[in-house]
Amino acid sequence: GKSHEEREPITRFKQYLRFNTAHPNPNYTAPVSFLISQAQSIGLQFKTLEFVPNKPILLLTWPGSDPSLPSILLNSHLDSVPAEPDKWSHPPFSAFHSPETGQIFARGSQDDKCIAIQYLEAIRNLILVKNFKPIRTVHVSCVPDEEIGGFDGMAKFVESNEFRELNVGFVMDEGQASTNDDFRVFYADRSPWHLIIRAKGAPGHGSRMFDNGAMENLMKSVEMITKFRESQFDVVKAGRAANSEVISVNPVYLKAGIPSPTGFVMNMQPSEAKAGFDVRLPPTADPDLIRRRIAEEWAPAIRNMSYEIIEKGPIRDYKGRPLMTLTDDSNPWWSVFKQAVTSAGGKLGKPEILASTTDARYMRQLGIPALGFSPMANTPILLHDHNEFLKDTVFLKGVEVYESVISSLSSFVEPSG
Ligand SMILES: CSCC[C@H](NC(C)=O)C(=O)O
Ligand SMILES: [Zn+2]
Ligand SMILES: [Zn+2]
Repeated sequence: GKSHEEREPITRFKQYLRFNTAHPNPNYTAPVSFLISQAQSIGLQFKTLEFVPNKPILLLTWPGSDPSLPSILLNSHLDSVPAEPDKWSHPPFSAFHSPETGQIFARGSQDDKCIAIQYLEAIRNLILVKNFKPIRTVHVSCVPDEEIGGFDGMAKFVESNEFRELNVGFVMDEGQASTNDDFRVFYADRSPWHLIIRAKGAPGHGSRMFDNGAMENLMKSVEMITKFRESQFDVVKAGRAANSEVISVNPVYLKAGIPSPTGFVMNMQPSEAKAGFDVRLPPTADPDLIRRRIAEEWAPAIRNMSYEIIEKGPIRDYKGRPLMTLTDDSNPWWSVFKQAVTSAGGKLGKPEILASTTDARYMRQLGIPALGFSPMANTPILLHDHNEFLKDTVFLKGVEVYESVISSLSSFVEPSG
């Protein structure tokens, strides 16, 4: 009977979760076709853009009554990180739905296929049930490759004429689950750097004692970097800053030694050694200060060291300002967003900086305000983890929240004067 049938939004969410969009070979074709069929059933306009072959960007459009006003963009990414099926209790692309708990297990259920379908379900209800007419145009973008930095996805999109023509005034992008009643909201990402430091030094017999060996030089630097890392982490441990508000410098590889068939030659001190670090700068950090520290302390030429900093994305917007969206009354979009969440019965926690990155940084780079938000309250944070799941009731509540958010944002007209 009817009472045993699941809600259609849940069916569509599960259908979307079943596309294997995991790296390194994400299937983009099938989910894009699926989303287009969804858009058609609601009556949205659609087009795909391909700036890099086989990396489509899907753009859906719901025209507003005043197309001269800046539009709203609701973004999500199509791709997922890989999953190790052996370590999951259900296959990661099966979207197993527990009848007892309502949990829907799938890679992407939190990160971030939930929001793509929630945007569409909210728009569906606004159009088909509430007969709502937006004043501002609402766009929905589904982009490839966010999980590998977005370089062939959102980074290309924001540079295009097609993007400029959208005249985007405000962006919603992904956030993260909250373990309590409050929804989390993110106003900035940290900017990632890859830092590689190299040491050279005199080689010699493994038994000799001498100064300025490559290993000694590298290890001195590693010690200094470790001290800096601890000083930042101490601030976090003392409760004076969140993890994402300090500079993190984490060692990710060490490479040295003379290879031999059985491992490494043990009686040779190598003439070269290097180490790689994942560095993350919060928007308030001064990149020039940390550059100077690297040049003078972490990899000084006087200790036979050199370094390479690879900036993996922007750190300032086109006017040289830190990449962050204001979350106070000076930003009218913030007030409208906050009010809309409240009127849907939701509560926002204190706005946060995200420890990692999302594609929102590329839109903030253009000076467009962007908030990271995935309405998942009372949910364990399982992005990139085994057994990622979202509860059906949490998903459906999120649809309601977006109905409120999308209707408020799209009917917001700045007071003239
Ligand atoms: C180095 S470019 C950024 C890529 C990646 N994004 C995510 C979502 O994990 C990161 O934050 O490391
Ligand atoms: Zn994500
Ligand atoms: Zn992710």
